[in-house]
Amino acid sequence: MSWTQRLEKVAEGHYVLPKTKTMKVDAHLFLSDKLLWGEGPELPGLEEGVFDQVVNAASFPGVTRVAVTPDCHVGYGVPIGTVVETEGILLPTAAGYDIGCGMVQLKTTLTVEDVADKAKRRQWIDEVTKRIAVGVGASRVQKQRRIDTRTFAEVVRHGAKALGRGASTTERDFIPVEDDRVDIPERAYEKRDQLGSLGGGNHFTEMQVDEDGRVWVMLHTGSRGFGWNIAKHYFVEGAAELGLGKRSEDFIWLDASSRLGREYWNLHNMAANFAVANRLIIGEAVCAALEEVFGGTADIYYEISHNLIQKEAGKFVARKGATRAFPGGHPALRKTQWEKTGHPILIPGSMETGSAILFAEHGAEQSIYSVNHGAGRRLSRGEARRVLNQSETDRRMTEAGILLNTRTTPLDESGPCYKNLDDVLETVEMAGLAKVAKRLKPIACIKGAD
Ligand SMILES: Nc1nc2c(ncn2[C@@H]2O[C@H](COP(=O)(O)OP(=O)(O)OP(=O)(O)O)[C@@H](O)[C@H]2O)c(=O)[nH]1
Ligand SMILES: [Mn+2]
Ligand SMILES: [Mn+2]
Repeated sequence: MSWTQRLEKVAEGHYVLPKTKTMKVDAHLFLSDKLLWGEGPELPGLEEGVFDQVVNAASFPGVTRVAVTPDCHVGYGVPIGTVVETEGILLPTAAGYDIGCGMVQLKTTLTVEDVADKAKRRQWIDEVTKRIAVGVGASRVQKQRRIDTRTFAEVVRHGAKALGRGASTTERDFIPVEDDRVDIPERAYEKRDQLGSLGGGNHFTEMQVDEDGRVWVMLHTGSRGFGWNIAKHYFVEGAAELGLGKRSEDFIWLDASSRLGREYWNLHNMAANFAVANRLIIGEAVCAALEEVFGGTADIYYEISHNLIQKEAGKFVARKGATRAFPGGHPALRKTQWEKTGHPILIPGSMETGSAILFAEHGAEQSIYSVNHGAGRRLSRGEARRVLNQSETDRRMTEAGILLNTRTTPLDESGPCYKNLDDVLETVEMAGLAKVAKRLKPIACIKGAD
């Protein structure tokens, strides 16, 4: 029997894959019929490979719940868009390589009229790229902020608050590193200069406008080579401990109370602190550029990661390409400004089609308080370069008034590479997980693509 035949629809937007012999629990998949079965050539339906990986996610020791969000697609080990709750077990594969990757949303004082001049938007792009490094291997240009080794150690061990801000700007200025004496693997430490750099791929800094004409800036980046090398170290060490061979990332689990487990947990949290600090430093550069070019300022509206393991209600919750979604009244939000409304959920769509801000509903409990982290990739990078037309794509971007830092539009990051955000958000609303509060249109995007 194929996977799709085993699926049971329990509600609109909610399917269950019942547990098999190897699975510890049923898996809950939040998908509309359209996303699951597909609709025409534009939307091919869920790849078969996702199901094998969902089974893998549910088969690790210590798993107590598994949820899959509507932007899911094949990753390694577990699908991107998976949430795994465990008891006493850490799953490096469910945090992935870019530990702490995530979003910052900056709310500016500017309106769409203030940024209407294309030449000025172009100048803003130049001012940002002068201040931060962009691209895969790039390290920070030490113009914006010099970070000495002592500050670096403080930041990763004791949180982004060590950057010297007054009041807390994010709920995670500090991600607890329980044992800060644990050694940082050499290869990770060598990448410390990447703090304050955007990175490659689909990491970006994007100027956006909402329905009311307010200007926002959305950033997406993670822990760069620092986090990557920490993840890699534990994939190798964990594989050796479990006696696994090549391609073993997919199957690694660590007992949280073992030596390796404790080390990984602390270093994972250091990588998460790096990622938060990285976003805050880039945020500063964005603000300085806004001030210089437009005479406006911005504040951090919200910061949230989508590749992270966090302790929630005594369990470990690993989100791999999934965003935490606590609704109003959730105990974790007590005494914060989001206590009544729930915290904002930042969902990038694409540099062409737009993004969204959501707030969770009480139904999010069913998805382990999580929703998707984007629209989700639809075309692989290679396929995108093969099937999409460069001049046609460039023409669409120019017509839409979206400026880029690159000479031509990176085809593998253009709108058609991603699923339609509307389809994904419709599923989230249909399943009662969250509601869309704002839609954002891009007007300038600095992309890490090399
Ligand atoms: N607004 C905006 N959104 C983007 C851009 N590039 C990508 N996105 C969205 O950001 C989401 C999250 O990106 P990642 O965290 O890198 O996703 P990922 O699933 O790990 O990586 P891929 O497999 O390459 O999609 C994607 O699913 C897209 O919907 C961009 O330039 N602007
Ligand atoms: Mn990333
Ligand atoms: Mn990401």
